[in-house]
Amino acid sequence: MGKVYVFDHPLIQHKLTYIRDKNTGTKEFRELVDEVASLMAFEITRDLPLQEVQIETPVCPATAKALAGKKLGIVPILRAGLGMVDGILKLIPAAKVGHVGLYRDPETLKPVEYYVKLPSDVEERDFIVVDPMLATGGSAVEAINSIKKRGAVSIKFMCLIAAPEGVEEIKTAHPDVDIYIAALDEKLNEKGYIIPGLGDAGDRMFGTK
Ligand SMILES: O=P(O)(O)OC[C@H]1O[C@H](OP(=O)(O)OP(=O)(O)O)[C@H](O)[C@@H]1O
Ligand SMILES: O=c1cc[nH]c(=O)[nH]1
Ligand SMILES: [Mg+2]
Repeated sequence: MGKVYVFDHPLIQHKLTYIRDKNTGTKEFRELVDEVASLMAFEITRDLPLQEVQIETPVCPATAKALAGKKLGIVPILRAGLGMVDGILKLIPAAKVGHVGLYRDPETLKPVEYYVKLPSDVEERDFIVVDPMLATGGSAVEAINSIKKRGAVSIKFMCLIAAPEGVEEIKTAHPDVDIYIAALDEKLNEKGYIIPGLGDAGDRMFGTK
């Protein structure tokens, strides 16, 4: 069964409070999402393998540690997931970036796929699928289906805010996928919005409301 990690780091929680606040404008919202994505990437990459390398410091030869060159892929779910990509790339610049375009139909709340583009060596990469919001879980489950169908075998899912319903949906559909969350909220409302949540992440990020 996939594990669920909820990050309780004070910096993440502090920044998330300002992301949630309805008085936070588009520019600041984007900057804060970028910063939280970096902080989460720091935690999520904790298990990256290291190897020993030989270097010379100004004082003497030394054996030191370097990343063992694992192939990583970041897959934002468009649109809102895009806001998390740069923050992750700041820490792992060699990662490749795929895209899955999905929107949630406002009536049925079911995901509608409109775009998929992944790195060519899908089978060899460890993927992190990113989206600020995990609500009903329909979009995340569909995005993971989509990249598995194209050959991905190692997948993590990372979001800022999750509803318990969405977490259960991923655990049921994709028990092999670990889930990384900045905050686990209370519930969904009748329109499928996370309570207390932050509203519509895509609209707040791109100023489309
Ligand atoms: O868990 P779910 O119930 O599927 O809802 C979550 C999805 O809804 C939002 O996207 P939205 O459909 O608003 O698209 P956007 O990013 O283009 O705004 C959000 O960014 C997730 O992708
Ligand atoms: O609360 C929610 C639920 C789905 N999508 C969002 O952007 N926000
Ligand atoms: Mg949206």
